[in-house]
Amino acid sequence: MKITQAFTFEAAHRLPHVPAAHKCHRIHGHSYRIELQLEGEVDPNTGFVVDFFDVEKVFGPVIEQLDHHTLNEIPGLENPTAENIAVWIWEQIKPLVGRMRSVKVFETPFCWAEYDGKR
Ligand SMILES: Nc1nc2c(c(=O)[nH]1)N=C([C@H](O)[C@H](O)COP(=O)(O)OP(=O)(O)OP(=O)(O)O)CN2
Ligand SMILES: [Zn+2]
Repeated sequence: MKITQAFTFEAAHRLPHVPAAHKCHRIHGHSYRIELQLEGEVDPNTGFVVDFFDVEKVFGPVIEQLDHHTLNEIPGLENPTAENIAVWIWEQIKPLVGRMRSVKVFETPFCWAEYDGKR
């Protein structure tokens, strides 16, 4: 069984490795959406794969590090592409990794990166 929990945050960033003429070289903001997908057996007693509240307990402090921050200033996110944010989040949520299947990072409703632990 797979379950997915979504989170949102607002943040600024710039992409330092694109050409200076690329618009994303300049600082700008996104309303990011994160989707965490977990997989496992349904506990016959609780009816849960993982309690969404427990996911929130692990992921809440991670979102706090990102929300209303300039992502480039966060160690490990000096080049904050959607791809790199997805890997960074994966590495932050080690307590859930046994059940984690993928992290999706949406920069817009139409553009996202998905990481499943494999490059
Ligand atoms: N593979 C990737 N390509 C790009 C990334 C990325 O993370 N991975 N990021 C960007 C920029 O962050 C850019 O801000 C993305 O915004 P964009 O898709 O252009 O969204 P807009 O809302 O600005 O789109 P408009 O069409 O201009 O409204 C670029 N590429
Ligand atoms: Zn951007």
